[in-house]
Amino acid sequence: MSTAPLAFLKGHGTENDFVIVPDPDNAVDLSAALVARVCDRRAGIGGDGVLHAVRSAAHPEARHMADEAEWFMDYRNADGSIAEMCGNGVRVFARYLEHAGLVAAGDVAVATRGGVKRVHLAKNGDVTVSMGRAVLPEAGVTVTVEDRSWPARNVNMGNPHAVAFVEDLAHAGSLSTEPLYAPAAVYPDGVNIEFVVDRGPRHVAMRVHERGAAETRSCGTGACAVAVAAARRDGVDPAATGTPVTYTVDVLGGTLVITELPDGQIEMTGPAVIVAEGRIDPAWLSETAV
Ligand SMILES: N[C@@H](CCC[C@H](N)C(=O)O)C(=O)O
Repeated sequence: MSTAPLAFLKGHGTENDFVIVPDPDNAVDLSAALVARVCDRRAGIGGDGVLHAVRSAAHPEARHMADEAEWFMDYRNADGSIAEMCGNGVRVFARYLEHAGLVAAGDVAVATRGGVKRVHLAKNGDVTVSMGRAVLPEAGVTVTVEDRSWPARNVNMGNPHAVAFVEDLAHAGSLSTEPLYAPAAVYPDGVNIEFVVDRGPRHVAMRVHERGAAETRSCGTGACAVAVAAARRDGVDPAATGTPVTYTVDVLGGTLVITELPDGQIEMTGPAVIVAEGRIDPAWLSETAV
C-alpha cells in the first residue's frame, strides 16, 4: 500500500452516498478491505459504495469500451464487493467528471460493468441516465420479514433485484439484516430487495436492502426495477402500446423519475451532488495494509 495521501470526493444522488476515488491510471490498490474501511460511517469517511474513477483504457474490464467512453466507473459496494451497475452512482460519477473538468457539461458517456451508459447533465441540476433495458426472468422468489411473506418479481437491471409489493413500508422492518428469500438459487450472486407501496397513479414509494450495503436511502437500479415491475403489475407495457410510461418513485432520500420507452430503454432522472473533496491520511491508509 502506497503511503501517499489518497484524494477523494464525497457525493450523493437522492442520499445514496458515495466516496469517489479519482485514479486515472488505475494505480490505487483498492482492496475490498480498504473499500470497507473507507465506507465505514464511524471509522472511515462513510458511504454506500465507492466510485473508483479510472480511464477506461487503463482498466482491464473497461478497455474494450475506451473508444466510446473515456472514463470507467469501477463500482464497489460498501462491504468491498463488486457490483455490475449502480444507477445513482453513474449519475454522481457524471457529476464528478463535470465538476473536475474532465468532460464538457451536457452529455457524457460512462463505461460500467453493465456497458456504456449515456448521461445528460441538465442546467437545473437534474441528471438523466439511459439505463438500458430491464430483463424480467420468469423465476421469482418469496421474500420474508418476520412473520410476513410476499411474492417478489425478478427484475435484472444489469444487477439483480427482487421487487415485493407490500401494504406498508414499515412491514420491511429495520432492514438491518438481509430479508430472507427463497428459493435462494434464483439469485446465485445475491440480490437487492425492494419493498414497494402505492402512492397514487403511476406513483410509488420504496425501501431497499442493497446487496453489499444493507438499507440505503435510495437505489437507482432498484427504482428502475420497481417502475418496470409496477408497470407490468398495472398491465402497462410501452412495447405493446408504443407509448412511453413514466413512474415517480419516492425513496427515503428524495424522488426519482423513471420513464420506460417503447423500445424498452429506461431513463432515470434525479439530482446528483458533489459535497466535499479531501485527502485520506496516509497513516490511516497504511493501517489497511497490515
Ligand atoms: N445503489 C445502487 C446499486 C449499487 C449496487 C448494488 N448494491 C448491487 O450489489 O447490485 C444504485 O443506485 O443502483
